[in-house]
Amino acid sequence: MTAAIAVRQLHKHFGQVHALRGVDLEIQPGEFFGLLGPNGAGKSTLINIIAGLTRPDAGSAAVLGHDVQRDAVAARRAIGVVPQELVFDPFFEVRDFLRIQAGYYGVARSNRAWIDELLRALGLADKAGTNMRNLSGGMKRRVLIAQALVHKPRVLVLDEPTAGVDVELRQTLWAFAQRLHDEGMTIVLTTHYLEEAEAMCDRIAIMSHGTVVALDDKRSLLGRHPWYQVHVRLASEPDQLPSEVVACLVSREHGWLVLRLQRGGDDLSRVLSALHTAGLSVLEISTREQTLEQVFLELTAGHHLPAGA
Ligand SMILES: Nc1ncnc2c1ncn2[C@@H]1O[C@H](COP(=O)(O)OP(=O)(O)OP(=O)(O)O)[C@@H](O)[C@H]1O
Repeated sequence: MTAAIAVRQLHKHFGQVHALRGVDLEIQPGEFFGLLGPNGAGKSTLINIIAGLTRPDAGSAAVLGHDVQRDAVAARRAIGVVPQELVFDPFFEVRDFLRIQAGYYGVARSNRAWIDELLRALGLADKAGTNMRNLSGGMKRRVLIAQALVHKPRVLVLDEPTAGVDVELRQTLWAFAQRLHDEGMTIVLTTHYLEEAEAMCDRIAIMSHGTVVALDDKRSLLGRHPWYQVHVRLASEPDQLPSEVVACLVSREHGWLVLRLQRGGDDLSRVLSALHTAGLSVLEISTREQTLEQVFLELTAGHHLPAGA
């Protein structure tokens, strides 16, 4: 099967900055794929190369078998990219803007019904005759999503599509992305909102300092972590905790002890019997599976998430 996206040994420098250091990645048709990484990891550079907007220094990238440099027109037809930045031409009305975009791909006439469907699905129907410069930021973002889809690409890349957008647009976007995915479209999502990647993506790559540091399906990535958390509530606030408990204590939160225990070991029974021996009775106990955020932070240690993400 031809990969939706195949990237081999990509390198890219910007002056002294080695932004991509030999990236290899293969995304299969129909996947909902998450590309994560802290600021500056190289995600946008990788996407720009795949979209044919930036030339790599070395290596290759192909979309559905079309090399982005040697077979650029076919590669561009196969992919739609929703960029991070709100870049648009302010002089057109929304529907005309989308028709002109479709014209660049030579599909202006045949795609009129599809453009109307995009306007409806993205909540833009009543803005079709509005001039682009008079739209709110959220509405402009919707138009950029429609723009990426005017030529019905088989691969859609969403580069931080929900950064700074309101809840309504997020929901519209996720419902629409899910529908496109159900219809067979390959979707690549970059996001700083790890809960979004956890909810939407089947497979996830984590980038750090220009390389892919983890690439796995979501379940394996979450299960890979050897630790899990247990929250324990005691009947009374103790003066002193047994040393077995102190050894795995992460924090104390509103009367709960937060403990970090090793998966598959006997940590939990040792903690419980130490509490029992010390005469401390346990009122409640709950376990927390670890989140993608914890895996992410561990894999990109020293390279942090932006504030607020
Ligand atoms: N046009 C450019 N000129 C110079 N340096 C650049 C350029 N584009 C990217 N870089 C540098 O390359 C590195 C990777 O940047 P890139 O934008 O690909 O990261 P990112 O993972 O997309 O980050 P973010 O999450 O902030 O979007 C960074 O050090 C960045 O400063």
